[in-house]
Formats: sequence, structure tokens, C-alpha cells
Amino acid sequence: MEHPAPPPHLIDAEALVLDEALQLLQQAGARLPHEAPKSVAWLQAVVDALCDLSSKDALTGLVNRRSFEMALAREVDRVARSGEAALLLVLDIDHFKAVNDTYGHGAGDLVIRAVARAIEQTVRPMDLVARVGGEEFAIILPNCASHVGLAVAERVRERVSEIGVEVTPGQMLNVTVSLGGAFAPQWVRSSPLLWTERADRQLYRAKAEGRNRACLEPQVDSLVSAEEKGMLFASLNLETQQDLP
Ligand SMILES: Nc1nc2c(ncn2[C@@H]2O[C@H](COP(=O)(O)OP(=O)(O)OP(=O)(O)O)[C@@H](O)[C@H]2O)c(=O)[nH]1
Repeated sequence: MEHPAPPPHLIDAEALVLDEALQLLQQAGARLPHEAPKSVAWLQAVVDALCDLSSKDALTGLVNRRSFEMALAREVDRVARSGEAALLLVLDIDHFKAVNDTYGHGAGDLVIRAVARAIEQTVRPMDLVARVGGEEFAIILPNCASHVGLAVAERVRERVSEIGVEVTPGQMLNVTVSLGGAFAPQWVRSSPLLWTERADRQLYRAKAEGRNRACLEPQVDSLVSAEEKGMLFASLNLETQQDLP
């Protein structure tokens, strides 16, 4: 049946070919919208589901590596402009290969999910928790004062060690994580790669020192005065204005 042509400023929803997108969502186990097909609400729900699919990790629902890298780049930029302390924590489940080898991959997946939930419950809503690899997670903690960094990392470590995961009926398993952390250099434009490398080095240290521990790079508090911060803001604003056409 021919559909009447829509007014020129509107999209003809009937002309959209969405078969592949819908198939992708179905395969990923995403819930398809209940609204009337091709209504505005339905199209919005499809777009939202596709956004989720490209930015979230399917196993845990956490932010995936790609979104994490974009968020980290934004945070580097924000810290350089605001001078606020921000902490990056990287976490790795200890001896995870043994979990898979002993209880199977399915049980390993349950452990990854449980660790993800435990991390999420321990940090603030403004903190970004990501699954960046198989049994590796990362947390960006904006506006995190240097003197509380280790306490936050310790709280996450402790919370994970407390959870029990039922890996086979009636059998509870406890796992631990090692954490590494580094603060973004305040008032200095660093790079996401350098920041991650510094946090990673601390994670290797935590593993080498026996696991189930948190190691943070020592942080020197910024000695920039309020007046100097004002001058820096002024010069940054000037730069931005000069960039304008
Ligand atoms: N179940 C499950 N396992 C995964 C997934 N991704 C990666 N792995 C497994 O995670 C394990 C990681 O093991 P290793 O890198 O050797 O590290 P580890 O055993 O945790 O040892 P340490 O990190 O040194 O404490 C490997 O066996 C991977 O196969 C996943 O999505 N699900």
C-alpha cells in the first residue's frame, strides 16, 4: 500500500530500513520497545537501545572500554581547566583464571557480574565504573581529594572481598581484587594514556606485593594559590577567545 508523502520537514518512518538494527538488538538480548512500531516513541526506544549497545558492556551493563576512554579524555581536560583532583582506579580480579578453570566459564561470568555490582554500590553516582577487559575494571572518580583516595580504594577492595558468589548450587566463592590508582596532574594537560599507565603501574605493584591490596601513586597536593588559579583561568579564557573565528 502506498503511504501518503509526509510533510517535507518530517522523516518518513515507514521508509526507514531497521531490520539489521532490530536483529542486532535481538541478538544482544536487548528488550525491544513495546510502543507502536515506527511511532516516535518506538523509534526513540530503538535509538536508545542502540546507544546502550554501543556504550555498555553486555555482561555487566557497565560502561564499556570505548565509552570509558572517551570519559577519561573529558576528565583529563576538565582537571586541567578546573585544577580539581581526580582519581583513576584500575582493578583486576585476583587469580581469576583459577575460577574459570575450577568452576567453568559460566561461574566466572557470575563472579564478574557480582564484582561489577559490588564496585557500583561502593562508589558515588558521579563516579564512572567501566569494564575495560575480561576481569579488569576501571573507575574514574572526579573531584576526589587526595587524602581520601586510598580510603576509597580500600573500601572497594573490602566490599568485593565480602561478597559471596554462588558458583555452583550451595557453593559460595569469595574473590579478591587488586587495585592501582593515580591522580590526574592538576593544572597540567596530561593524556589519558599516561594517566592510565600510571594507574596500571600501581596495579602491577599491588599484584607483585601479594594481591588483595590497593596501591596508589603518592600524590603531591597542588600548591597553586587562589590568585594563580585565577590567572590561569584568565589565560585559558583568553586562549579560548583567541581560538574563536
Ligand atoms: N568467565 C570469563 N572469563 C574471562 C572473561 N574474559 C577473560 N576471562 C578470563 O580471565 C582470565 C584472566 O587470567 P589472567 O590474566 O591469567 O589473570 P589471573 O588468573 O586473574 O591472575 P592475576 O591477575 O595475576 O591475579 C583468563 O583465564 C581469561 O580467559 C569473561 O568475559 N568471562
